[in-house]
Amino acid sequence: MFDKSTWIRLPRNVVIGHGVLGQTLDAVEELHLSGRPLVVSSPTPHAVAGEKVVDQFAAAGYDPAEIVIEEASFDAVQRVIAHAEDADAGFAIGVGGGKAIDITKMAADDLGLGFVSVPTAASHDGIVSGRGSVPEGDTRHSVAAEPPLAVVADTEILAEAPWRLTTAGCADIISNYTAVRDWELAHRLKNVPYSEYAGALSQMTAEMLVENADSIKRNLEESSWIVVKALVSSGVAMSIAGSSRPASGAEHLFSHQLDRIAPGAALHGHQVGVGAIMTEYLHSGPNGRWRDVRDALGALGAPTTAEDLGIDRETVIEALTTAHEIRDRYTILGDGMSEEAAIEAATVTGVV
Ligand SMILES: NC(=O)C1=CN([C@@H]2O[C@H](COP(=O)(O)OP(=O)(O)OC[C@H]3O[C@@H](n4cnc5c(N)ncnc54)[C@H](OP(=O)(O)O)[C@@H]3O)[C@@H](O)[C@H]2O)C=CC1
Ligand SMILES: O=C(CO)COP(=O)(O)O
Ligand SMILES: [Zn+2]
Repeated sequence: MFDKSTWIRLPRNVVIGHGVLGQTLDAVEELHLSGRPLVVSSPTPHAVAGEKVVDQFAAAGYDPAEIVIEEASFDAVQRVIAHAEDADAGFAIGVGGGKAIDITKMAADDLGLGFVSVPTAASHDGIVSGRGSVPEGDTRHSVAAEPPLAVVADTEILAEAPWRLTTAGCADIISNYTAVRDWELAHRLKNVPYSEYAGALSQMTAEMLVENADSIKRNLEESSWIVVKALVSSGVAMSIAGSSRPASGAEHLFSHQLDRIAPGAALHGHQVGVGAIMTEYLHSGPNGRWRDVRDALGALGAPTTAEDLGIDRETVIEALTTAHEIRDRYTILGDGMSEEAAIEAATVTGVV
């Protein structure tokens, strides 16, 4: 008997373009959500876009509630849940970078509320995904969460955000190359379920971004357009897979470990990019494609070395040798790298 089944949850409205923040109300009203909106953001996104979203809903007679969170943590999720309950919110709108969007989607999931994603930076591919990523103690959880019913990505806002946030988004996408390699490896070695569609979409997204690298330039709004479309596509790949596997392999384990041992050193996307140079080296050897990964990152202005990330050699080696411990996800790191091998990989690739 054929007994396979899958349930792919995708957004219904994806609105991308210049000035579309002003259409947030329309994008939401199309969804037939009811009740009071809760607008969740972090400090800068609140000033850049959150207040405008609140004003838009207030002008339409909605009486929006709002909350500003400072960090990505389970405590922040609980604060948003409590605030939503007190305010008797009917749906949640996450306005910000990865932090605000992840927290909102997890709180909305817990409360069974509809969730709308309004990115203020093209810095990460959680814009569309049905995953939330939160550190806790020595580990990091990638949990299934409410995917957005609608995404409103205003390229004018994204283009005005600091350029480093856009290069972080590019690097998060480029890391899909190694993430898919790790996923295929885990499938072959550990029988981890693999989706051809999700793998192909994730890889193609990275290829298209690299092919369009010449059009990705500072002060050019078209750059935000190209990058945010790739981020949406990568998020869709995660939704098809039902896990972050198409976009998160050993390079992400390296970055998550850096978040623990060198908190706040660099942006998520920049860390996974540098991680991808080294894990590509581990996959394909000294004459493999790690130079292509490095050159693609370099051409886009993303970090390619530990110095660019603002971390020292010892931190890189510690993160590499302990990254496999962060979660139960089989990758090219296997059951851990020796210190000698980590030094070799980081040195040959010029990361240290
Ligand atoms: N769920 C998923 O599938 C994924 C989740 N992630 C998660 O997302 C997070 C990384 O996302 P990232 O966006 O880098 O992190 P943040 O949300 O922390 O944003 C990075 C910085 O950019 C600032 N910022 C955001 N928008 C603007 C703007 N328009 N102008 C000026 N500054 C702005 C933020 O300000 P402020 O400090 O005021 O907030 C913050 O300082 C990580 O926690 C990562 O794990 C990443 C990829 C996928
Ligand atoms: O960052 C992500 C994909 O780019 C999410 O992956 P994680 O599941 O590793 O948090
Ligand atoms: Zn990522």
